[in-house]
Amino acid sequence: MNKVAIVMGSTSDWPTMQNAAKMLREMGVEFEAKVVSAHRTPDRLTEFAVTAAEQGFDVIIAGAGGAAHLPGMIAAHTHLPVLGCPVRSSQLSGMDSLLSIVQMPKGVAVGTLAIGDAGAANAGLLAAQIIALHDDTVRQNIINFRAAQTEKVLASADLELPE
Ligand SMILES: Nc1c(C(=O)O)ncn1[C@@H]1O[C@H](COP(=O)(O)O)[C@@H](O)[C@H]1O
Repeated sequence: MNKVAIVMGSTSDWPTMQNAAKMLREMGVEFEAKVVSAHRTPDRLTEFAVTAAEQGFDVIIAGAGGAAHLPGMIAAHTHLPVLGCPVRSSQLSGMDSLLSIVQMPKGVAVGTLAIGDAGAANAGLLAAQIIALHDDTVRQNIINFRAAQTEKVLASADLELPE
């Protein structure tokens, strides 16, 4: 069974990162979620990232806020694809998180998603799309999800201006 790791710098990131977990569950992808911090638990980060492939993970979703070094440091230790989620910060609304994650040096890649809940949900979707390359059930779940989403938009009523 293919599985995805969701790691985040703090439990305070979980309300955002839950959106990735919910999307993976909807797509039928197994996942594990845990707190790993480059700053506060550097040894745990190294151990997790170095052993992630042998633990059976195929994709890593890493979310952090502020000085968000977590996704890049994980990518430095593994060949697995890393999807970075900038969590909205209290001081700079997540611009700091975004810029910390997105501007990786050439040769070490992090796929950066949008700030906040929608970005985290899309990280889950993108991870599922990677898994779907080799998993027919997940592929069909994604196709069904996208078709239902399109149907819902097409079925929405015309917009009226209130009196
Ligand atoms: N950016 C990082 C890292 C890291 O990059 O390793 N570790 C924790 N943090 C971030 O600090 C913020 C505040 O954390 P607290 O709420 O625990 O004070 C969180 O958004 C977390 O991701």
